[in-house]
Amino acid sequence: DKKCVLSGSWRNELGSNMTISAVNAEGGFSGSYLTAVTATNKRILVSPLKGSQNHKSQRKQPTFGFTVSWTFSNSVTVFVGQCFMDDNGEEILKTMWLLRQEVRSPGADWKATRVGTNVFTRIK
Ligand SMILES: O=C(CCCC[C@@H]1SC[C@@H]2NC(=O)N[C@@H]21)NCCc1cc([N+](=O)[O-])ccc1O
Repeated sequence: DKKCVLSGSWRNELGSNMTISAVNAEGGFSGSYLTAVTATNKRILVSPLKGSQNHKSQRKQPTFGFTVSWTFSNSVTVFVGQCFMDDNGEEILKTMWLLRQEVRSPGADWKATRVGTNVFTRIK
């Protein structure tokens, strides 16, 4: 039955949008991410993403990971998740993320990482 494919455009429950390129033979992909929210007072800009998924040919609902290197703030987010087909045959990406912000010293390292979840649905 139908496979869940990562390439294309996705939106999450925060209103962020991401576009993922074609997935290459090794499962590698790249794309861009436009977050709807930020923890800084900086102006939000499109940011690049790079990731990989389990070998695309073998998997119907592949697991994946990708990193967004934020162009407008000294921080990075890694997302991990899985691409599912939901009950009405729609694709959904269930993810968890870690957001690491730059801090000034090792003493501040304890407060530098946030964690959360995001669910993405395909933008038709
Ligand atoms: O905001 C960002 C980048 C955008 C993150 C968007 C997240 S990624 C997970 C979730 N999903 C999604 O779509 N959007 C959100 N970095 C700020 C980190 C930071 C905070 C502080 N501070 O709080 O003081 C100071 C300096 C800093 O660099």
